[in-house]
Amino acid sequence: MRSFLTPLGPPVSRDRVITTFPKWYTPDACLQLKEHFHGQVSTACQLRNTGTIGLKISKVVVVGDLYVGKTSLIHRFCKNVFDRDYKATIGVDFEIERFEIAGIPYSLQIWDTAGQEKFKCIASAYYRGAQVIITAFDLTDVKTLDHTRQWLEDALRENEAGSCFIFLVGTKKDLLSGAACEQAEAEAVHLANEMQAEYWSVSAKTEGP
Ligand SMILES: Nc1nc2c(ncn2[C@@H]2O[C@H](COP(=O)(O)OP(=O)(O)OP(=O)(O)O)[C@@H](O)[C@H]2O)c(=O)[nH]1
Repeated sequence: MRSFLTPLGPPVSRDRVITTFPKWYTPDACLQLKEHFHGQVSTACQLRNTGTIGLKISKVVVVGDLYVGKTSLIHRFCKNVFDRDYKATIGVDFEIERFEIAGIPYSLQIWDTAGQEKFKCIASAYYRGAQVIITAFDLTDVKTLDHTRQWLEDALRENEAGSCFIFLVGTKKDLLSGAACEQAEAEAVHLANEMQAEYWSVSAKTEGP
């Protein structure tokens, strides 16, 4: 992952301080314990004095058809709010979400791109340098799933091969249940395997995945 240094801001909020990991993470998986982790940062973390060292930042771009719920997803994640009114994204927008992981300051720079065709050339100018690509589709609208192939291809074209983590995210899960939901998720999982993406079904309207 690429990173660059920026000054630290105010303390991160409590729910963004991650000190324990799910069981599949072992201490060995913590970057600051690895030899190639920058010596200055390791030392600063041991001293709990990261103020002058800076932050690790990863760029996330969220792409997908108009109206699938990209902005809603980001607003739920960053602000824990949901707005039922549709306001089209004009070009791009972004949020910074700050974390502390095992004592290391870390930020996600999340780029919300417009799904409308007329803004595509503006939005695509921001694909470059992404470490994470989230391709979103509406679980209730199968053609938006078909279009994720093209969105991903466009985003990958601007980035080095193999340099991005890829997620496929089905939105508006609250609007679907039973067999229809299972069918949509099965198709999505199939495509996610093809894309080598991790799949998630989510609702921005209800809290939690
Ligand atoms: N029921 C429900 N509605 C949702 C959900 N997510 C988004 N919506 C609604 O879907 C509409 C479109 O959501 P947006 O987040 O603006 O969609 P977008 O993909 O950012 O759209 P563009 O900016 O045009 O690309 C809005 O009216 C949202 O309220 C969800 O999880 N459940």
